Amino acid sequence: ERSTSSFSYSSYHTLEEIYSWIDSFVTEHADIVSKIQIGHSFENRSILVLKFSTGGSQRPAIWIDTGIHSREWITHATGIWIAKKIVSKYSKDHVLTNILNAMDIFMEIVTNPDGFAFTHSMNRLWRKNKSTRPGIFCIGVDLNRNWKTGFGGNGSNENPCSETYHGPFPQSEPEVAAIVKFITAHGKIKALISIHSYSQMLMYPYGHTLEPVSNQKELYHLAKEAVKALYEVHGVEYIFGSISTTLYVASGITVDWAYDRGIKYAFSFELRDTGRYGFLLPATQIVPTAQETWMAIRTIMEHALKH
Ligand SMILES: O=C(O)[C@H](Cc1ccccc1)CC(O)(O)C[N+](=O)[O-]
Ligand SMILES: [Zn+2]
Repeated sequence: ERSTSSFSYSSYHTLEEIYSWIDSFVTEHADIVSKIQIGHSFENRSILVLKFSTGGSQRPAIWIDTGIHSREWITHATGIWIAKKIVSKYSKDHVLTNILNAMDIFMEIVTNPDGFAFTHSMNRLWRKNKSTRPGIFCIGVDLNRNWKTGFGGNGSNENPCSETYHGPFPQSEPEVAAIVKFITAHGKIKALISIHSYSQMLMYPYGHTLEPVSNQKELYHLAKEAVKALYEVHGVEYIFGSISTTLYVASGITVDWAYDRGIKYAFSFELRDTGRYGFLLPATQIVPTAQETWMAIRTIMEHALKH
């Protein structure tokens, strides 16, 4: 449909509804948003990225991805709400206006389209992608274990039937390879934010080792500031720190690869809640979750703009 006015930002949606919304959204806000296809999934679905830009060419940029784990529906819904927030607040919110006058924002809302379709059709709690290989009798690779940095290390699994199966080799999965290709070709991504649920955490590299990153103090203080901005919206408390020390050791993850590519502001969110509903977070919490998450993301983007 041409207009997004009939789209409910406080409901969960199917893959088709989200892709249709993307087309309407880009049509409606063509002055600031465009759609880029960065590749195809294993089952041949388009992999789409929204580009928010107010001009210039090859500006430094921010990367945000949601839905890399398909069951984490609150993350796609939060991405959609934030996309709408960006177009409605540009030239009104001075921090956002400063960000968009100097940088572009890239947002990949359905990072695992095959898995997402499967959570609607067959298995609501599916996590991985849907790739298959000859002689392997379990489906899917964990797209948050398929990246090059630390690939195959502790906190990932070589068993194809495992929920944290890392795949046969780094970037073996088209959904990961497409992002690697895009970010590498762009070359000026200053911050990367990869959004998961649930646990209410804001984390930064490394996941594959307990070693601190070189700018650990800066990331700690930025995470603290972002979590404070989040808390001030609805009083929700997040914990923060490096992935390996705050949650667990995990190898071959998005943010470790981004950090080692020179993206010094690489973060992963674990959105609401802390386990009462888990992945089945009620739709009534979509807007409150998105509102508070936006304030944390805005804090991180502002820091990237200034440093
Ligand atoms: O194990 C994962 O990939 C995330 C935790 C995480 C998130 C970012 C980087 C490294 C690990 C947990 C989750 O969001 O997938 C929830 N879960 O375990 O299903
Ligand atoms: Zn996840």
